Amino acid sequence: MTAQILDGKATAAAIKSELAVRVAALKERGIVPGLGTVLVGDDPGSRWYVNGKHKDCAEVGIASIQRELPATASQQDVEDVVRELNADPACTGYIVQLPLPKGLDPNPVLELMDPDKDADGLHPTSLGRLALGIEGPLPCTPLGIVELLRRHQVEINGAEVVVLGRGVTVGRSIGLLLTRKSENATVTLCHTGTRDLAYHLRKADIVVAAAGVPHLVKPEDVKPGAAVLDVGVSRSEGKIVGDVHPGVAEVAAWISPNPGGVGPMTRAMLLNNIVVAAERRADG
Ligand SMILES: Nc1nc2c(c(=O)[nH]1)N[C@@H](CN(C=O)c1ccc(C(=O)N[C@@H](CCC(=O)O)C(=O)O)cc1)CN2
Repeated sequence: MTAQILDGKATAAAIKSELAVRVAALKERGIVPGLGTVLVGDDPGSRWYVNGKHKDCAEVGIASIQRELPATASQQDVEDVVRELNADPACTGYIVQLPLPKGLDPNPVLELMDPDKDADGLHPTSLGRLALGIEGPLPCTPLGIVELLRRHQVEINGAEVVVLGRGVTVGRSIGLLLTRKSENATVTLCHTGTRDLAYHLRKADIVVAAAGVPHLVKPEDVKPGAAVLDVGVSRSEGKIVGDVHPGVAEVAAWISPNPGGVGPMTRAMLLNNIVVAAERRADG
């Protein structure tokens, strides 16, 4: 039997409709939520993602603040824009699109952000809050994955989850999210130093593949009935190639398409973080 689809596109559309109602309610109280983005350089993928974020904002009624810098921008230039957005009252929250061009260090930039305006949940304070179980903005892709599973009634409680990849936007933080009492999963983080990847994959009820290695997850390594989320983005002849081999759809019970799975959920969760921040501020 072929796996059922974890439809990120449709789920994100439903979430956006829900958020539009909450944005309208905020506006009735005189509050217009605003998302800022900082795009440095001319990577076409990053530009596409940032444009998508502003298109989403327009759809739900969130105001857009766009800041762009050339690939030649210095660390100081980027940090100046961050200071400007920290001080801008129209900006409820903002993101710095990652990765930054070579030669720029993202960590001091993230650290300089006002944690109360961290729309991505990637500020050290936000990640620290997540580790400590204190409320705060959550990283968009991990949150999107949890929401995608929940909305398709895939059991997370007690599940063995195997995550591939230790990048900060997904791999590093998703374990913190999934091992909270409310999610209650057991998480194994695999990476390039993992000796026997197949051993770990074979016992996973849920696989989150975010390694950026085309077709790393093979059908023979997936437990029948597992839920497999493909977060990897590699490109070949202009097309996305995910981390999950297409044959996995014949073994898994659930699979997220790529494109159309986790990506749209990442975008929806960014809007969610902005709306939550605006509501929190409005309620004091
Ligand atoms: N500051 C951040 N930088 C990056 C993040 C992030 O969460 N915060 N995540 C990724 C990029 N990303 C959002 O920024 C992102 C990736 C993919 C998608 C998406 O909708 N993808 C489409 C396919 C698009 C295509 O054809 O290329 C899909 O999956 O359907 C949205 C956002 C790294 N940087």
